[in-house]
Amino acid sequence: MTAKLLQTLPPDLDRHRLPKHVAVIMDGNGRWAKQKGMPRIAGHRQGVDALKDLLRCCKDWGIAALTVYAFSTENWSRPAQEVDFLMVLFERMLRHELEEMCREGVRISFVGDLDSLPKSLRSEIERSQIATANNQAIHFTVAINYGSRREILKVCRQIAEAAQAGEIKPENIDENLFEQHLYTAGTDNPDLLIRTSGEMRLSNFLLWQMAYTEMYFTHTLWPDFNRSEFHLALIDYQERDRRFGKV
Ligand SMILES: CC(C)=CCC/C(C)=C/CC/C(C)=C/COP(=O)(O)OP(=O)(O)O
Ligand SMILES: C=C(C)CCOP(=O)(O)OP(=O)(O)O
Ligand SMILES: [Mg+2]
Repeated sequence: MTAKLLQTLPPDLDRHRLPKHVAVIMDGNGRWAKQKGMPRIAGHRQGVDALKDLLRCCKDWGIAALTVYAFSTENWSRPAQEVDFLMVLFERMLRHELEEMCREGVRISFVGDLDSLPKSLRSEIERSQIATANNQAIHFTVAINYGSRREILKVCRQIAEAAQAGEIKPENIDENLFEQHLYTAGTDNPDLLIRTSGEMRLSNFLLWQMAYTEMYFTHTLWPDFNRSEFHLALIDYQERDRRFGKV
């Protein structure tokens, strides 16, 4: 009964004022593990369960898109053992969850510099993107080896090359053209960003895309983030007045 109730949108939320696209910085896995006297990687493992539950919840509650930050361009500076574990964890999650994502109508996409990821992970990424390309229930985007500055530089380089080749004129470079070159081309910008673990920064995540995103910060560590926490974030979001510079 309780499980059934949790599947439906809580009555204090207005379904017409839900964010269409939620972005999440899943932070605090290492601290969660440390608090429990476990190695950091145990926090990442537990973080997968929190993510699976949030994805299901977004789908149940009618949120069209979820984007999560799984690995930044700066995260390569962590100990090799942790980096290697994360790469294997991503690959394993994709392999294990693909069938269910297909069944649930999840379309999965990846953003980031994917070329420099391990080959076996790249092939799981490709396989899951192709297998879910026509799914409609929710668009789930995972940022791996993602850095917003790198993304913006890539756009500049591509546009400069096109200008040099005479394909576009500098005066025709506008926001629309710029967005077409981002990893996130074709996806609406996030309405709500959630960052767990008490840190209040963007850490190089979706800098262009989040110009007008509402931000919600919680001290909860990512592995402890659940539907009740998400519910609180949505209540907070629904109280915001999004003015976009107007009065
Ligand atoms: C396939 C897929 C998307 C799997 C998801 C697995 C997952 C939750 C990855 C997040 C990894 C990460 C660097 C989290 C940040 O916590 P932290 O390590 O920075 O923790 P800390 O700030 O406490 O040190
Ligand atoms: C959640 C991910 C994948 C990256 C941001 O968290 P970090 O833990 O790497 O960010 P900083 O605290 O170093 O800014
Ligand atoms: Mg962290």
